[in-house]
Amino acid sequence: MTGYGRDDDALAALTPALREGYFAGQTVLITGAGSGLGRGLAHWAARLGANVVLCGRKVDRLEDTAAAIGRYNAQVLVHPLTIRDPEAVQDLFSAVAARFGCADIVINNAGGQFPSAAIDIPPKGWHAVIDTNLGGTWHMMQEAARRWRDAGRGGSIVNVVAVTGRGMPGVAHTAAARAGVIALSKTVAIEWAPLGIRINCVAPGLISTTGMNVYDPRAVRAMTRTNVMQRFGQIEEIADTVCFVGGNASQFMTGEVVHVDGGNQIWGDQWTIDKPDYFKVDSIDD
Ligand SMILES: CCC/C=C/C(=O)SCCNC(=O)CCNC(=O)[C@H](O)C(C)(C)COP(=O)([O-])OP(=O)([O-])OC[C@H]1O[C@@H](n2cnc3c(N)ncnc32)[C@H](O)[C@@H]1OP(=O)([O-])[O-]
Ligand SMILES: NC(=O)C1=CN([C@@H]2O[C@H](COP(=O)(O)OP(=O)(O)OC[C@H]3O[C@@H](n4cnc5c(N)ncnc54)[C@H](OP(=O)(O)O)[C@@H]3O)[C@@H](O)[C@H]2O)C=CC1
Repeated sequence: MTGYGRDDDALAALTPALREGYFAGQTVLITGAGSGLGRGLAHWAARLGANVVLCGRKVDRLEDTAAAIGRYNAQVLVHPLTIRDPEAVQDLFSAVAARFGCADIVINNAGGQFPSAAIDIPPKGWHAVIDTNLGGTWHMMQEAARRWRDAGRGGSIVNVVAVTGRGMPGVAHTAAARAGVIALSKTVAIEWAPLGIRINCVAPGLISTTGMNVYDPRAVRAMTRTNVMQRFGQIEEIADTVCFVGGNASQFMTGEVVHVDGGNQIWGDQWTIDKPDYFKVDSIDD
């Protein structure tokens, strides 16, 4: 554990921007809920009145999140799975149906990558990142939509992606996967509109979470200088946006990508590995 991110007491001391009871009577499913943004989202959903479904691979971390949000008296279901397994995803939605009925809001937050020059990414690593971020998110989206269709009702999906518009040097696999999720979300926002299903994406810039531990500390320090606000974003800044976009406050919004990135999509480069000399301004000859 480093200084990145917020612990449960720090999250509990903050106040969501949305009104109390915003999610009352609704079930919010969050993947990657054992850590980082997902854990922050679990706090936010519980505080806003939702029944909360916590998913991820490591059950101990999910149980820990469940214990932490116990302070808000929410109804909580812990369900470990890998989103890469479509049958496990079907079982998840069956477990949710048995406990709460249909989920109302599905937040696809689980994901990740490792920093590597694109030219060096091994095939297994490429597949791991694509299968998790694109394939896993798709399994979740499709199963949610099928359940809503079969129940004759709509729902809302929020996909947590990344700022892909100007490329992501050092994480080409995730850039490809997240751009895929964005294109997929826009496509099914059209196809599934008749079913009453909304799909939106939230693209975080660099956010202080324990997920930052996979990056070289020098690269992480440099990351704080890659947006016009010259700082990391914080978990609560993403949680407020995801809850806004997932819930009824945004009911006329679909197929949207909301960037919460301190302006990184318009300014600042975002190397997750050492920036080659070629790109360093001070390497330009007079
Ligand atoms: C970018 C800026 C914005 C975003 C910030 C964030 O998202 S922050 C927060 C985001 N949070 C995170 O990013 C969470 C941390 N990331 C992860 O957990 C993984 O990157 C993951 C997403 C691939 C996990 O999928 P998994 O459990 O299925 O994977 P696995 O462990 O079984 O590995 C499969 C294969 O991948 C390869 N490979 C893996 N690591 C490295 C490496 N360091 N080096 C080189 N290669 C690596 C290797 O080929 C390995 O196979 P091997 O050689 O072992 O047989
Ligand atoms: N922090 C940042 O700056 C940014 C983050 N993001 C994205 O936001 C999301 C959350 O990131 P953050 O909280 O920072 O990082 P974390 O690493 O803390 O969170 C990733 C979560 O995904 C879960 N997960 C990974 N693989 C799977 C899988 N196959 N099935 C189910 N769950 C899985 C992990 O849990 P477990 O290991 O238990 O399965 C973990 O809880 C990620 O998708 C990340 O890439 C995007 C842009 C910037």
